[in-house]
Amino acid sequence: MKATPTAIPDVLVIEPRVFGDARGFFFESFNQKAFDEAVGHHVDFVQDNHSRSVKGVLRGLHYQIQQPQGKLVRVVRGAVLDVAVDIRRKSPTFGKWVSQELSEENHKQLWVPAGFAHGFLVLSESADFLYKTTDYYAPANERCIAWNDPAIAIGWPDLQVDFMLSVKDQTGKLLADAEVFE
Ligand SMILES: Cc1cn([C@H]2C[C@H](O)[C@@H](COP(=O)(O)OP(=O)(O)O[C@H]3O[C@H](C)C(=O)[C@H](O)[C@H]3O)O2)c(=O)[nH]c1=O
Repeated sequence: MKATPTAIPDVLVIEPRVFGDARGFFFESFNQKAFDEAVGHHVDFVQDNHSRSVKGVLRGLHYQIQQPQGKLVRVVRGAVLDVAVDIRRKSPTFGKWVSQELSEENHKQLWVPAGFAHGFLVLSESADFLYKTTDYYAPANERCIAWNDPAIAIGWPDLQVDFMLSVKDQTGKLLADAEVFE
């Protein structure tokens, strides 16, 4: 497994070692020891999630202000552009974003620690998105930042289709008005 820091160093791109043969492939999608070594400390995950979305679906930008969740995300069918936004007020990269294409082809994963807003846009006709979280779902603590906040200016690609967002995601707050991590 290879871990590569992104432009926001706490956000890591994780690339598993893939063993291919005439039957297909095998790779360890998660190894606690290797992951802890990559992150530099032990990380416990308590929940696995799986969502399926059609092309043009944008889910995000989400975080839990209490019980913040670290997320280890990957795509097993299709492709998404995954985005993490640093919303730790004291961070030198506060308000900055990083993105990574995750796909069934590249097997890449993104480690998004607590302290970030997270979202993704589906690039393929459909995408199955799987992720582990370090704390449990707590809807009362869920917050949403506007995917199109000009102050963040995420470079979402033009898919030539309208983006499809939940009502919640259509009404995300601007970062300037949002609760962030102190
Ligand atoms: C997140 C979550 C949702 N749900 C239920 C609540 C709703 O009835 C239904 C759909 O929830 P929602 O529309 O919030 O799902 P997403 O838009 O995929 O939310 C996720 O989107 C972005 C990508 C994130 O980073 C978060 O993990 C999460 O907020 O699943 C649960 O029962 N448990 C959960 O952990």
